[in-house]
Amino acid sequence: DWGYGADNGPDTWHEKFPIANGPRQSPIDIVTGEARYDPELRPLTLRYDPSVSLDIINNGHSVQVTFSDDKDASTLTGGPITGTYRLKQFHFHWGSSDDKGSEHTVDGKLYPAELHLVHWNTTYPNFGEAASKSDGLAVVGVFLEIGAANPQLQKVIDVLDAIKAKATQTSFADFDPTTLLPNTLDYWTYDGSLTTPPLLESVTWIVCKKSISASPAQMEKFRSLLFSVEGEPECQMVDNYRPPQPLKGREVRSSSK
Ligand SMILES: NS(=O)(=O)c1ccc(O)c(NC(=O)NCCCCO)c1
Ligand SMILES: [Zn+2]
Repeated sequence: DWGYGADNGPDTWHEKFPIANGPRQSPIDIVTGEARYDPELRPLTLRYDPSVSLDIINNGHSVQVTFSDDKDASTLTGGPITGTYRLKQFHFHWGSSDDKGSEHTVDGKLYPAELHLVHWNTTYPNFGEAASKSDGLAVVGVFLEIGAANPQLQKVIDVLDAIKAKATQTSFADFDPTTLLPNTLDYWTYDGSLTTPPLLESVTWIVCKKSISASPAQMEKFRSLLFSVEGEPECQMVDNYRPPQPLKGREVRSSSK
């Protein structure tokens, strides 16, 4: 199965998922000087209802908080998208040290981690159907920077001991992902893909310009998770990020000057 190791990592994914070399792959390096300010881009509207947060899972690739998405309870509207997209899950990517870990980079700068809030277009019946459409998904990316401990992030970190190994999960109710967003929602946007197999080219990426903080100790807690299942030799869950992919002529737009 695919992963982030030498034998199953990003450089091998094209063998089973040839779209890995497609025209709109993610992540990318965001060259800020080449992003075009588009005055027609609207502000992001994120309306999240904490009562629909369900559980938190170690799926062997990341730690993921899932939401009940059978109603328009937690939605993304505005920004570069038309219509209403429903929040399905959020997860993180991080490094083995603070000098790497994000998937998107900004003028070549890597951040220690990146949060992805995954939404699907409600013109389609469900996430799976939406994931195969060119306008099916919208993912909001937020960079984590090393700084003060983040009390909201701590709520996620406090349960990581319960989901140390792959394929473990625990309930995670009443969590409001709004608390993980930066206080200003200026963003860059471009057409891209899932950053893990099946690498489907169905994502409108919305990458926030402002980051949120995480302390060194909080980052170490993410690094205590495992790619491996209980009872197997322990394999630390670190460096679960795909490096930037070729832009192939795509435009990156900016919501602010
Ligand atoms: N990183 S991303 O672009 O925001 C992203 C958003 C939503 C996704 O569904 C995936 N990929 C995915 O689910 N792959 C199937 C097996 C994973 C283990 O469950 C990646
Ligand atoms: Zn992701």
